[in-house]
Amino acid sequence: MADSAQAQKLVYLVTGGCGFLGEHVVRMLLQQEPQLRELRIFDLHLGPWLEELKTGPVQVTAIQGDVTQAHEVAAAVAGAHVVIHTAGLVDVFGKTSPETIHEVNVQGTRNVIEACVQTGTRFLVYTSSMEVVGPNIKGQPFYRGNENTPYEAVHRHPYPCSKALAEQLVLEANGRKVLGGLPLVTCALRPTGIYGEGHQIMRDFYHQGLRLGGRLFRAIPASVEHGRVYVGNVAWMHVLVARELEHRAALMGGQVYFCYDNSPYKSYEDFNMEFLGPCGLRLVGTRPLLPYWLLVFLAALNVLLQWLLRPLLLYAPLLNPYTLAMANTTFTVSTDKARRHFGYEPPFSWEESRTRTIRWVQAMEGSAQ
Ligand SMILES: NC(=O)c1ccc[n+]([C@@H]2O[C@H](COP(=O)([O-])OP(=O)(O)OC[C@H]3O[C@@H](n4cnc5c(N)ncnc54)[C@H](O)[C@@H]3O)[C@@H](O)[C@H]2O)c1
Ligand SMILES: CC(C)CCC[C@@H](C)[C@H]1CC[C@H]2[C@@H]3[C@H](O)C=C4C[C@@H](O)CC[C@]4(C)[C@H]3CC[C@]12C
Repeated sequence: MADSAQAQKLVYLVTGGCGFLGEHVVRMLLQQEPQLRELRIFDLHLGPWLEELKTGPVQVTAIQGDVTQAHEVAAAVAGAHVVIHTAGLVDVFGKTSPETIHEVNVQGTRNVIEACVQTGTRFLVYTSSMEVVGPNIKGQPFYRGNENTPYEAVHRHPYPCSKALAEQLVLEANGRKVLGGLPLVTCALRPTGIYGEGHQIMRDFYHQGLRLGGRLFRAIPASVEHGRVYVGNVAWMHVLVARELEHRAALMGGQVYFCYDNSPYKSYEDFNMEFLGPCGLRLVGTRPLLPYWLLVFLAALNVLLQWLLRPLLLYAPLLNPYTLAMANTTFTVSTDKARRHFGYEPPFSWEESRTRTIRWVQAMEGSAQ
């Protein structure tokens, strides 16, 4: 982002820095951003692992805060050169209300933008999602598409709706004058389904498999391809974008980029088996064991049960109409826009991403015993 005269001069803020992706971004920044002087980590829940980071050469400042609280965000942003906004409520299982999802993902993002404008921060990188595009409510496939592929992006679920609105706010904010009169430069990264160390849904599938005696039962046809990307590569793309935004503001400002790497195109379940298989789980069936109409029925039943049980407990199974539609719709990206615009190459090969993820699942197994 700056020449060597500016070594160790920069202050970065990572919102959601204690989440699955956020932790990888934080660790990647500390390893790969030599110009970093201070790294602020802003999250609703701070992780104990932050303590170990505080002994290094970069000043690590942990800030417990809520993105929905404008004053807390403004205080954290003041004096930062770059904001990487990963904080968000990722909920497609009905754990939180649509209002809360909107409040965190949309109003939270608005607060981050306004804080940049008011305090003079010029560079904002937003973690969007492939779901801003699709799969859409019609279940139309998006096959190896890129950022310009036409697709009817129509959503009803609160999570993709909130990500789409927030992304729009970020892109529209590009060029706004911040305190001091210089323009804000923003861009949005759209990861597909992220996997890797710390991935909660992978953990859930693993434990479900253990409960079922080491088996998982195929629910989705193997022919449905689902886009996946390794968390380390997503983190690196964030670090690179943050670094390059100043030099390439005219090219990158207001742009969206899918996050991609060389992970293979596979169905959601077959992809998971790349990691769960070597950890002793087996996917039963070459075809879905239950007919699709029955899955649709069970998904609808889960919605009803969730509603009935809500006064007593939170029932939020993996299967619901939305997750079924997502898993059952081909959505894969094939693009080189990030390489062309800012020289992105995924630092982790598929083999390394796979090995790292398997080691993480195996360690989980060890800790469970
Ligand atoms: N996981 C994926 O497959 C995926 C794919 C595409 C995009 N994304 C996006 O990446 C970002 C990170 O997702 P993740 O998978 O790491 O989720 P995560 O839940 O692990 O991390 C989100 C972090 O945000 C924090 N947070 C939530 N509400 C907050 C609030 N009100 N104030 C401050 N912090 C708050 C959480 O505490 C958490 O640490 C999200 O914006 C998500 O939409 C995720
Ligand atoms: C038939 C069921 C048992 C299978 C359920 C799988 C389901 C839980 C999976 C399938 C696809 C997954 C989503 C996809 O990888 C992309 C994203 C985008 C991201 O922004 C948030 C996570 C999310 C929604 C994944 C959630 C889990 C899904 C729906």
